[in-house]
Amino acid sequence: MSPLQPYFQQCLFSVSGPCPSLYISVSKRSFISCCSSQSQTAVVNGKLDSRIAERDEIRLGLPSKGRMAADTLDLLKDCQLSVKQVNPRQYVAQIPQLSNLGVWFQRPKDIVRKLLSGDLDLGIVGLDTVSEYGQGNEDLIIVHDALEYGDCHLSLAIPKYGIFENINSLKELARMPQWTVEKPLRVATGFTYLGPKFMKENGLKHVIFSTADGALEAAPAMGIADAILDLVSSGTTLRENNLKEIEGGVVLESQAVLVASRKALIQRKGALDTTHEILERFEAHLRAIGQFMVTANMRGSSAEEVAERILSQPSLAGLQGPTVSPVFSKRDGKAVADCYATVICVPKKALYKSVQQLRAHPQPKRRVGVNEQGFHFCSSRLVNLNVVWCRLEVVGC
Ligand SMILES: Nc1ncnc2c1ncn2[C@@H]1O[C@H](COP(=O)(O)OP(=O)(O)OP(=O)(O)O)[C@@H](O)[C@H]1O
Ligand SMILES: O=P(O)(O)OC[C@H]1O[C@H](OP(=O)(O)OP(=O)(O)O)[C@H](O)[C@@H]1O
Ligand SMILES: [Mg+2]
Repeated sequence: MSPLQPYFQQCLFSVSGPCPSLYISVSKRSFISCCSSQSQTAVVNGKLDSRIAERDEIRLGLPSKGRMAADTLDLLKDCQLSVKQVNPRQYVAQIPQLSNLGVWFQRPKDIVRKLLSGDLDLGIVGLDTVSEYGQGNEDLIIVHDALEYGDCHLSLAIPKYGIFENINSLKELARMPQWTVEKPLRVATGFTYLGPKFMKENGLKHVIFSTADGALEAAPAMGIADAILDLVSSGTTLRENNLKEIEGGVVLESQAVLVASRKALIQRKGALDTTHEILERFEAHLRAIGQFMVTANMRGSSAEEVAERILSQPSLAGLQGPTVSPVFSKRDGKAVADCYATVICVPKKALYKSVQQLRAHPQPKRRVGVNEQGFHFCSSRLVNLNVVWCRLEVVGC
């Protein structure tokens, strides 16, 4: 029996009558079959049965090119997961820190398709791509839904001019008398799954979609479409083509996500642990972005007294910490703690204010014999698991 046989049976079963030259699309598996009474040919994207492919390697799919590619490598690098790619045209690579993982560079939509077919176990792509090509398949699990790059939204846009001049919402668009069975609203999009689904969910009945690979914003001016459904980030392309977004017209907010095959996580040895490790590194890095550690050497009679002074400051009290540890110096031949290193964690936007507040902090009366010391500040951006210190400013010390 040919390995394709189960699929042919499934396809033939699902249509009635003879099929002299028949195309059947099983969309979730991106499977196209063409058969005739004389010959059988098939184009199959991925595996042919539901068992998980036998291999020791866990496979991570990364965008091979396009706007997600460089940012994805940057994120991994920031998480100390450096992808060793010999040259940009080589589609397989390794991450030395994850010995059982192989990296495969693929186009974003193919990453999703290959997750579904079992040829990849993990992938990083935009949520829009997962939603469009995953089509709600329950095998896809979003492991991390906000990797904080690739931000954009999928949105319906219409011309600013002509019959649309006073149309500013999806409801108004739906109510326009122009759209009938004979003359539906024509929408150009690359999102042929999400587009019709969105229109149906929003009660727009008379809609027809056309598709193209790019430069969709030209379609209304060319007379090919009335509206477009495409990704928007800066909004420049819409503006430059005299198009506008409308209220209620956003289909999806998107950014880069880490997505996994549920089957692989459950069945493939080591997949769950590796995913966990990647996830933890991402989390550590993303949480640390924008967080600064501020160290101030402060005078005080004890660590508790210094901590109480810091915590008594309302705007510092909400911050994490402080960690207070004694700083020793030699006095009369003895090691004496005469100031305390105080560490607090502050969000980037509060950094300047926090440093100002620490500087303005009332100092206890200096004791005789104590060195003349003021504050000593450092600030560090918490870069993932490693803390890289950089000195912000030094006052005194
Ligand atoms: N302004 C934008 N336009 C398109 N994609 C964007 C934008 N901003 C962020 N993105 C993200 O980048 C992804 C597109 O990347 P890229 O262009 O490499 O994809 P692609 O699948 O190779 O596209 P194509 O097949 O059209 O060449 C989108 O899926 C989306 O998640
Ligand atoms: O809101 P903006 O920042 O202007 O970005 C949106 C545009 O970017 C993408 O196109 P892309 O640059 O990939 O070109 P294409 O349409 O030819 O694929 C997208 O399809 C929009 O056209
Ligand atoms: Mg475009």
